[in-house]
Amino acid sequence: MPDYPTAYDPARVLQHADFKILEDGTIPQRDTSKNVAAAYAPQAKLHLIEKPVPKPREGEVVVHVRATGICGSDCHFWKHGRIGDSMVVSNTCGAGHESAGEVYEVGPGVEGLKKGDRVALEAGLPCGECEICRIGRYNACPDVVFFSTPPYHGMLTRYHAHPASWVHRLPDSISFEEGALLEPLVVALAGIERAGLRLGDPLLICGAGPIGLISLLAARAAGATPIVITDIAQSRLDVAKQLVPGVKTVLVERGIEPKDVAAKIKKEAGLSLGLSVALECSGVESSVQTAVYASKFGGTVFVIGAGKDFQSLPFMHMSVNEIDLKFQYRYANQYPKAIRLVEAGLINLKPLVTHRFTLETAIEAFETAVDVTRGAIKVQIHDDAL
Ligand SMILES: NC(=O)c1ccc[n+]([C@@H]2O[C@H](COP(=O)([O-])OP(=O)(O)OC[C@H]3O[C@@H](n4cnc5c(N)ncnc54)[C@H](O)[C@@H]3O)[C@@H](O)[C@H]2O)c1
Ligand SMILES: OC[C@H](O)C(O)[C@@H](O)CO
Ligand SMILES: [Zn+2]
Ligand SMILES: [Zn+2]
Repeated sequence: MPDYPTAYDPARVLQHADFKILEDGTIPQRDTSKNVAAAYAPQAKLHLIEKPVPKPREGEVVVHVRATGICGSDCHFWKHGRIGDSMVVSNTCGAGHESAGEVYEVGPGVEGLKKGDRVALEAGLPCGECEICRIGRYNACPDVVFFSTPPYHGMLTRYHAHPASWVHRLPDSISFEEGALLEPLVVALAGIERAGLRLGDPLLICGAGPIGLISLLAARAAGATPIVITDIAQSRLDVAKQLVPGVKTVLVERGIEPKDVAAKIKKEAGLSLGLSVALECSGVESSVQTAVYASKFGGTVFVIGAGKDFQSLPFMHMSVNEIDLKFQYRYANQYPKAIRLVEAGLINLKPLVTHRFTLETAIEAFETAVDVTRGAIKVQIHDDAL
C-alpha cells in the first residue's frame, strides 16, 4: 500500500475575499512578510495577488517557495481560460505547479521535516483512499487536488501550505532551480516507463519544447538509440543538439504531409522499417499522425502532448501494423526516481532554464514564456534570500 494519507479539505479553496488583486502594471517592492502570487483570471487576465501567509494544519508544512517554473498549461489557462472541458478558469486562480523551496513552518504531527529543509513539491494531492489510489495510480484519483488547476490556487507564490507526505526532500547537490524542474522530468519519466522504452530502442520524440527536451535527456539516460527529434522551430532543434549532440533532428516544414515527414525521420534514423517508440510531446494532430507513420510494425506511439479534443488517425495503417497508441496524464510514483537520476548526474536539467524572474516581476516572466521571439525554453520565478 502506498503511504500517502492526505485528504485535502476542499473547503480551503481561496475565495475572492481572501486575497487582494494588486494594481496591474505596478511592480511591488519585495517584502517577505507578504504572500505575493501570480494568478490567471477569466478574459485572459493575469494578475499579481496578495494572499494571507498560510498556517500549517495537522500533517502539513508551509514551504517558502524558492523556484517555480512556468508550464505550457499555466500559459494555456491564462490565454485560453481552460484545458479541455473539465479544467476551467471561472475565477481568479493562482498559477504554478513546478516548485521547490524550503520548509518555513512545520505543522502539528509532522515527523522527519524541520524548518530550513529543502524540498520539491508534488502538486497533485490524491485522496489516498479510493480504488485508484489503492493500486498506486493516484494521478487518476477522481478527487485529486492539483495545485494551479482551478479552483485550487497554485504554488507560484511565496508561502504555500502542503501536506508533508507530498514533499520530496532534496539532496544538497540539487538546487531549487533543478528541484522545480523535477516536475516536467516526472512527466517524461512517467511516459518513458509506460511506453516500455528499452535499452537500444530507436526512439522518435515529436516536439522539442521543455517536455520533449527533458524526454530526450531521460531517453538518452535510458539507453534509447538512435533518437530522432522533430519540431517546427529550428531554434528548438538547435537546443536539442546542444543538450544531446548525438540526437538526429528533423525540421517539420509547413505543408509537408505526415507520411513525408515520417519518411525523413526513418531516413535520419537509418531504419527503413521504422522506429520502436514515439514519444509525442506536442499534441498536434499532424504530429501524432507522423509518429504513427514513423513507427515500425508493433511499435508504440505514446502521446504526452495535449491537443485538440478530436483528432483523426491513420486507423487502418495502425491496424495492419499493430501500432499501439497510449497516453500519459500527469504522473504517479516518479519523484523519488527523478531525484535519484539527477543526484547521480544521469540527467542534467540545468541548461533548460533560459530566463529567471523575481516573484514581483512574475507577469513579465509569463509574457516572456509566451513570446516566441524571446527564445525561452524554461522560464522560472525565483524568490531568493537577499
Ligand atoms: N500529459 C501530461 O500530463 C502533460 C504534462 C505536461 C505537459 N503536457 C503537454 O505536453 C506538451 C508539451 O509541453 P511543453 O511544455 O514542452 O510545450 P511547448 O509548447 O513548449 O512544446 C511543444 C513543442 O512542439 C512543437 N511543435 C508544434 N507543432 C509541431 C509539429 N507539427 N511537429 C513537431 N513539433 C511541433 C512546438 O514548436 C514546441 O517546441 C503540451 O501539449 C503540454 O500541454 C502534458
Ligand atoms: O505538468 C502537469 C500538467 O501541466 C497538468 O496536468 C496540467 O496540464 C493540467 O492540470
Ligand atoms: Zn505542467
Ligand atoms: Zn483517490
